[in-house]
Amino acid sequence: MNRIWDELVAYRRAHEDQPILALFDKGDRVERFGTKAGGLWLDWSKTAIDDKALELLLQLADKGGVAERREAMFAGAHINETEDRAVLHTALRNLNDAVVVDGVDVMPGVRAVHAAMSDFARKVRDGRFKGQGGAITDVVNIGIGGSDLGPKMATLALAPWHDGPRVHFVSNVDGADIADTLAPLDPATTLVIVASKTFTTIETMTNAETARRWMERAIGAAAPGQFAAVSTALDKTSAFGIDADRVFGFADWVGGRYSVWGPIGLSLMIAIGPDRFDEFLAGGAAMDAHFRATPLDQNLPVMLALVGIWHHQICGYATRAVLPYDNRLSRLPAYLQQLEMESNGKSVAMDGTPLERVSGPVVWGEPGTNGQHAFYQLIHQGTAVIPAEFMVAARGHEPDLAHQHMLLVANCLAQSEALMRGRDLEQARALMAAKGLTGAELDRQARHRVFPGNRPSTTLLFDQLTPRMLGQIIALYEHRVFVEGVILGINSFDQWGVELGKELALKVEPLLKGQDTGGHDPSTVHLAEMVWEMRGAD
Ligand SMILES: O=P(O)(O)OC[C@H]1O[C@H](O)[C@H](O)[C@@H](O)[C@@H]1O
Repeated sequence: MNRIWDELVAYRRAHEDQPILALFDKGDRVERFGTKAGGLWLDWSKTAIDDKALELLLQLADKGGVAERREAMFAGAHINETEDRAVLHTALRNLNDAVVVDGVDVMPGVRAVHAAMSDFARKVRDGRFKGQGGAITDVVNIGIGGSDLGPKMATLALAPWHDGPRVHFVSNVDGADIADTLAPLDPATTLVIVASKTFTTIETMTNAETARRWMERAIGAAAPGQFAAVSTALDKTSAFGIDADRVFGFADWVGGRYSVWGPIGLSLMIAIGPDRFDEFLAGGAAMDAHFRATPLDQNLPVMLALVGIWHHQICGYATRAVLPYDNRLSRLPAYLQQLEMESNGKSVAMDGTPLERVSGPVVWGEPGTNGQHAFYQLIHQGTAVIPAEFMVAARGHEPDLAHQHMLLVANCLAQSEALMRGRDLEQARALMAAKGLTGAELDRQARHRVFPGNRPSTTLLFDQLTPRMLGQIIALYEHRVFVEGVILGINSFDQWGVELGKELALKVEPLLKGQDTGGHDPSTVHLAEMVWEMRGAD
């Protein structure tokens, strides 16, 4: 492996000045440096990857054991070694095949929970399940991290199919979140879903208690009847007072950030209905089948991962912008931040030794075209190179507004072209001359209008954002993260780094009440004292 890494780095260094545009001189680049699967087309031709770089990247995937590890994951092996768990979110979206974990077929259990949540979702949607005030008008999902980002992102994305009750999401421990969410709602027609894999997360449990008090004030002892729970910790859900018939469980081999496909997706299922939810699952399953059976060089998640490795580990670009040209994918960057940064933001390899390469990049982004009028300036003319990941659907959902959709697509394609082409000094000078400038002023103004170009991007193009397509896209990104993790030798399925914040918050809380329990640095003690003073007597 080290030889391949070294060769890649040396090759990149030797070809750093090669313009991406020149790579198109070989006529068939567009076909060969693109990958398709299930109605998705990933164009990665606007990157500096050429034949030699591709050959070396594919060797990384091959020698890095991607194919073996992939099979181990699907087969239910304990590939999450630090938690000694299988990794089987894929089992939630392929309800037909048997999946054996530790000698037991887990699928009868998965199917039973899927049937129960579908049944419950139908009853909520058609009014057979009622609140004290009648049919449910509003659903509040209380969860955080993976128990929030997935269903929230997908509910927004699939708004054209949202024909169930209104769905709201509360995640932040900041009381403003739940206060603003509950304020306009009628507790007598609201269903609260407490979504937490562990059922111990402080934000979620605090908000759940707040919601329970809010509902009790309105409907008294009937309040628990309007709560449902989604968790792996069934003992804790019953201690909270939620009836077993409204508790939907899942196993520890579903990671939080991979959990939207199962009961954590209940709020989404209520919004769009079980049939559309099953189409979402079918999309994920189709991407699984592609990922599992397709040779590495034509494999969509593998190629997306290799482009990612090329940009971050080989070229050294620190961040990656995810730029969906789809307003309904506005929460996708946040969703991918958890998926990618919590999975591959690690410093040690699976065996505990320090990583030999940098781990995952910072992932960030906003939908286009909004970002164009904000941060694209830096992507075009800043000194840091930021690989951009564009995505866009050929068709929108508003037939009357097809002309707006065409404008959206045109902007997306234009941005990737402009990033690659840039504008050199001669062109900038010609522009200024056409405006009538001359001499030193022409020179000065022209320099500000130069775009370096040669900035890499990928474009993920698909027909339309349907439930099935969203399922394919999310599974594509999950497997991309997996492949990158395998090549880097990372365990992508634990998240020990999150634990520290949880522990420290508990230790700092007493400081805010004026009790110094010791062990804090002077800055933290001082800030806490100031909070204590500013709060006054309340
Ligand atoms: O679903 P929960 O157990 O409440 O966990 C919610 C989230 O919090 C944790 O801190 C983890 O970092 C996330 O991976 C998880 O999704």
